[in-house]
Amino acid sequence: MTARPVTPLLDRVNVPADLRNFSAEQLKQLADELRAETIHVVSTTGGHLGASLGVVELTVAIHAVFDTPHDRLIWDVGHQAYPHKILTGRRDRIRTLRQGGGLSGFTRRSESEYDPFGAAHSSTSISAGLGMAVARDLKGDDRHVIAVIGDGAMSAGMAYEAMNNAGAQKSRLIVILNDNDMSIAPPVGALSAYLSRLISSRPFLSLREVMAKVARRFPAPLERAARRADEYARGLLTGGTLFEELGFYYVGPVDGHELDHLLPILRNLRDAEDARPILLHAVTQKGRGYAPAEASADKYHGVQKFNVITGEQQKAPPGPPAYTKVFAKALITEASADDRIVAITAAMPGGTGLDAFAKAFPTRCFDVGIAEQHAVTFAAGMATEGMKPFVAIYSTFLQRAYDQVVHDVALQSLPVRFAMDRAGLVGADGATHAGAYDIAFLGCLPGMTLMAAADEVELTHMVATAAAFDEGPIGLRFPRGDSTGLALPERGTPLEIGRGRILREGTTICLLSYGTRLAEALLAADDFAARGLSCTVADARFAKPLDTALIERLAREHAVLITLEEGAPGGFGAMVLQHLAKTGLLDRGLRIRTLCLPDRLIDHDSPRKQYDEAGLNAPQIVAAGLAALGSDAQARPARA
Ligand SMILES: Cc1ncc(C[n+]2csc(CCOP(=O)(O)OP(=O)(O)O)c2C)c(N)n1
Ligand SMILES: CC(=O)[C@@H](O)[C@H](O)COP(=O)(O)O
Ligand SMILES: [Mg+2]
Repeated sequence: MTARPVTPLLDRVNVPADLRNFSAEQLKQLADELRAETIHVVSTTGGHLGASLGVVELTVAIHAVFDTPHDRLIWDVGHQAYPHKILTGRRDRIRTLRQGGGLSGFTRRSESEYDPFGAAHSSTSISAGLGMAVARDLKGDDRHVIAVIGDGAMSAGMAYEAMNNAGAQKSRLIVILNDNDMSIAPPVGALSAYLSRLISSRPFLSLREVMAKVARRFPAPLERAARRADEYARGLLTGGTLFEELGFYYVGPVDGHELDHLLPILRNLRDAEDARPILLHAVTQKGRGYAPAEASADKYHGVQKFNVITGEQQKAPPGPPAYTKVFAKALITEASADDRIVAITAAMPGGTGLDAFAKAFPTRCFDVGIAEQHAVTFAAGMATEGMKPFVAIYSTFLQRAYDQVVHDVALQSLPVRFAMDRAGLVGADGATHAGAYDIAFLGCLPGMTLMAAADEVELTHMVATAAAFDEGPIGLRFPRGDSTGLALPERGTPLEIGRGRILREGTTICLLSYGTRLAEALLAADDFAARGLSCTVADARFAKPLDTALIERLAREHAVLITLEEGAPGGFGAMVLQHLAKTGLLDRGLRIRTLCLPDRLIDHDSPRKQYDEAGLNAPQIVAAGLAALGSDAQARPARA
């Protein structure tokens, strides 16, 4: 591990008030120290490095100029907030970032008064900021509200809904567009091209120009009307920026790493009395100041622990492929056999494995930007024309497109395939990224077919099943992380819809698993066997339609039935319970336990520990089984 950087100025800053009397030169040095500290921290914890390095100067400038936490500072996504955390009373815990019991990798209201709005899903900052600004106006407060949003996050519909409202609301709000020309992957779409054109057509404003522009913007009241007419005329003649057309006052582009510019500009914007939203367009570089991250912004978006000198990231020992890779390979195999298969990602080509699909089928892969709602309805449109769209999406991000799933897909019974990655608990990203709810929120939709892969072979079969299935929407879910090391078939075989399978036949306890808890169920079954308790292990494969014949048989033939799933209450277990209640099978003394995620948030930690906390690892499954059997279990200890 490299030595901690020397940080004499940073050592004097516990909270932002401590830096507000620093000179401009000192603030520059502070930024350098903050950058070095951020690099060192993330080299020991892993996390979102590139975005944080890109906002070091912005972070220093904002805290120097504004009176945080009285003034509200909102970071969109919050993955770039590590320097902000270091400056806002959390430096002593910063090396616990993203680890069990440690700081969150995102902004979080419960963590600090300097985080007025929690985030992790993108493009919420302008809406939240506008809400705070309007509340301020209603209450007659005097605070400033500043929202910092990236160019990637700016591609989402929510950002436009917010600007549309803000432009009409006439509430004082400062939006800083942190434009580093990167999302996780290179940004896509017309907006990204527009921002590039905007930057190249307007070289950075010099400080003099910025100050003149800002001064022009906020003239004495009597001059205002004339000035507005003048601006309006200029806009008509030269074409205003998109942001001006939406009612924002646009300032920029400015160099987002130049404190000599940022400080006076922010002071002027702070002191402006005009009640209209302002957009400051700051051009930054992702990974700024750390050569390996500058050279490879996508690979340094999120990193493992790394060697600061070489930039080399810690590699996991060679092992089985990640589920994501297995999914991508299976989809490519299916797509080779059927040219109606297309794939869609909302700005996550690497995370969903669609980067590999795009290489194989460049014209059949669509990265729509951070636009989950559009991704789903876009897929629905394709399905109406006989294409076979796979929306490859993290379970957590599908939440944003729920009405599109309901209204545009399910109600029209369109065969859109939802490949939900990161199902279940995801580790260091914590509760905001947990794929906890999809079983419940999709399970209640009429006509939906739902599968969960128990391992990578099953995943391959489920991709084939979804490719072959044309009767309506179908979803398959699989977790983050490495698969189990099974040999994969060349190509998956479509499964019979709504049919589960039995892996072990027993007589007393039945473990009915949906998804990758199956491995823990098998371990638990070994434990039961060692206690002389005969245990059946079944893989439901489908939550919808349920394999009712199998479930009814298991209910009849066992004293205890335990369902297992990596999802929130209201999911698979609830569906099984409901079916058994309906058929009267609960009236016969069956002891049923539905083990699922608890009805509370599980914080960031290793997935193993998270599942321990959730009570979903083998020892807890055994404990649940023994407790259900009660005296019938005769408290038999496991044989060593
Ligand atoms: C709704 C939603 N979709 C996808 C993501 C995954 N994601 C996190 S950061 C990011 C890129 C954001 O790009 P930008 O806003 O430009 O910030 P940068 O990382 O470049 O600083 C994406 C796609 C997310 N957090 N939220
Ligand atoms: C901030 C964000 O939403 C993504 O960067 C996310 O952290 C990626 O998660 P994975 O590491 O599981 O791809
Ligand atoms: Mg960006």
